[in-house]
Amino acid sequence: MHAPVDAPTIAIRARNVTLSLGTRATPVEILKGIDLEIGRGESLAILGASGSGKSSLMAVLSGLERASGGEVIVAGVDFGALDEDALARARRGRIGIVLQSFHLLPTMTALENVAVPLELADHEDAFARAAEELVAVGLGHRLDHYPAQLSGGEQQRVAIARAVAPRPGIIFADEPTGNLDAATGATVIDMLFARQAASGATLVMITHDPSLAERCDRIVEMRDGRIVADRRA
Ligand SMILES: Nc1ncnc2c1ncn2[C@@H]1O[C@H](COP(=O)(O)OP(=O)(O)OP(=O)(O)O)[C@@H](O)[C@H]1O
Repeated sequence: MHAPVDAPTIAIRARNVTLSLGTRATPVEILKGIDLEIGRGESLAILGASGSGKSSLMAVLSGLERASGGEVIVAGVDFGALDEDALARARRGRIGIVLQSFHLLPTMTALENVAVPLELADHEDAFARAAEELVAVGLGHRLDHYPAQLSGGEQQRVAIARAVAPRPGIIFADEPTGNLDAATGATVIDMLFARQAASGATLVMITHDPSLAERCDRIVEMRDGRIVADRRA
């Protein structure tokens, strides 16, 4: 076990984080020294042009990708100090992720998509909790539908229920409305903010949409692998 090394008010701390991908002969510097502190319960939007490094930053902060340099501390745990197994354990239950393209399992119903990961994480009341989460995103009448029988907005609401169900302290969302029309996207985002507010989780959301970013507490803007602006919304 690693003792918490941060004040309990900080959810994520990144210090001089770099990410270098590509080959050894031709490395590509993707993140070029990111310093960022995100408070517990805060909602943060990451804005920036395509290729500026938003998804890469999210991958590093969520432990999907290892930083090449610097320090990433999430919920008091130093990700750089963990081996693969310990990192996977540290992420489980602490971090929920919502992606642009839903990523539901097609052979499972909405209920199973939310409940099965809970069961795998040994939650006793997995199906009851999954049903509650689906009701909370307005899908109580769609529990037994398969993803192909759901609209895009409904699928994303299932994905939100799945991300939130383990009660993670941090929710990452990468362009959560990117595949939805404006009206559907607005409903989905309302659900996401409502679930965040109900759980007190920290929300980190990548978006191209400035009006969506304004709904977060804080906006950081990336350009060419760096944070070039950081302000309250
Ligand atoms: N595995 C990789 N090897 C080399 N370069 C990569 C790799 N993955 C991403 N990149 C490059 O890193 C840069 C940042 O990519 P990233 O996906 O983080 O940007 P983004 O801001 O999220 O873009 P978008 O808004 O288009 O999703 C891009 O120039 C991309 O081409």
